[in-house]
Amino acid sequence: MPIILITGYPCSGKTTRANEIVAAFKAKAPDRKVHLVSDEMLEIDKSVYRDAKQEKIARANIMSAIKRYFSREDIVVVDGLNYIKGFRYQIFCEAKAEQTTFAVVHVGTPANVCRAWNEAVQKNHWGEDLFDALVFRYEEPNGMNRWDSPLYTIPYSDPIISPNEGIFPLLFDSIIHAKTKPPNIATILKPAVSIDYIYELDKQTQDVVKHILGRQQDGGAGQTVVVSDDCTVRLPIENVATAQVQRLRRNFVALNKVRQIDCGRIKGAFAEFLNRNFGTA
Ligand SMILES: Nc1ncnc2c1ncn2[C@@H]1O[C@H](COP(=O)(O)OP(=O)(O)OP(=O)(O)O)[C@@H](O)[C@H]1O
Repeated sequence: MPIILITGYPCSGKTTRANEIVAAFKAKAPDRKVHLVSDEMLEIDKSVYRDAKQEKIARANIMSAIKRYFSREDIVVVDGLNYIKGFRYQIFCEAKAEQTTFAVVHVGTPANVCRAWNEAVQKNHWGEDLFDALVFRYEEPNGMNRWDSPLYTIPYSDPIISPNEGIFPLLFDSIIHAKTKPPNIATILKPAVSIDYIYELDKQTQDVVKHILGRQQDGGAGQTVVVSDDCTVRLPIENVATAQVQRLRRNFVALNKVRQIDCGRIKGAFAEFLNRNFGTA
């Protein structure tokens, strides 16, 4: 019973990502059953997180629900805050005991974005005080810990999880191909990768893409786009399709999520990557 543990701040998009992961598994491995375990399904009210005793009971209910799906083949996606290290460790131990695979997916949405999304939720949102308390209590996963590994972080600005692109093929491999660790160390997120870094990676590469697309729109094919001192992109003679530029950006982000580069070098490294892919290096 491979287990995928989703974790993130309140209202960070965990359920949205959990549903995308379930859909991607169904698309890629239609013969496997995928079960979703969530607070909502177990009718765990948000108010339980105000009371340590009630919260403990809720965690026990989540654990029982996971165990209900024990089978060698079925995949269980555990959608919840899962913010306590000890609880993640407990679930990891269950996976170990069952000799099955395990992975943690961290929905890496910064707290201020979660807060804004929470304020926009009409029904069943987190009370402001509880939201702040949970963000404060949140124990961020650390891929160096066995129980948080392999760890995949999904930035909030990532597109819908697709079965064959970005992080999902790596997650799929570590879950389905019974690899307790992905084959290549470069595919595992380093623990030091923070939400801030991923945010920067995303923002700066988006900025470069914006410049490229803007220049192409102005008939700039074949020209050089100078985004900043160290970021010079040489465009091919033919316009590059927007989808292609975005695909390259996603590949670059996926690659550099796992091997952190200096934030001041992101644009330069992205330009080099694009020039190589455009054949204009
Ligand atoms: N990538 C996104 N971009 C914009 N809004 C989003 C995104 N992901 C989620 N949201 C919005 O944030 C709200 C919460 O989403 P979701 O239920 O997936 O989060 P959650 O982390 O599971 O929440 P909770 O902590 O309440 O269980 C929803 O209104 C959803 O539309």
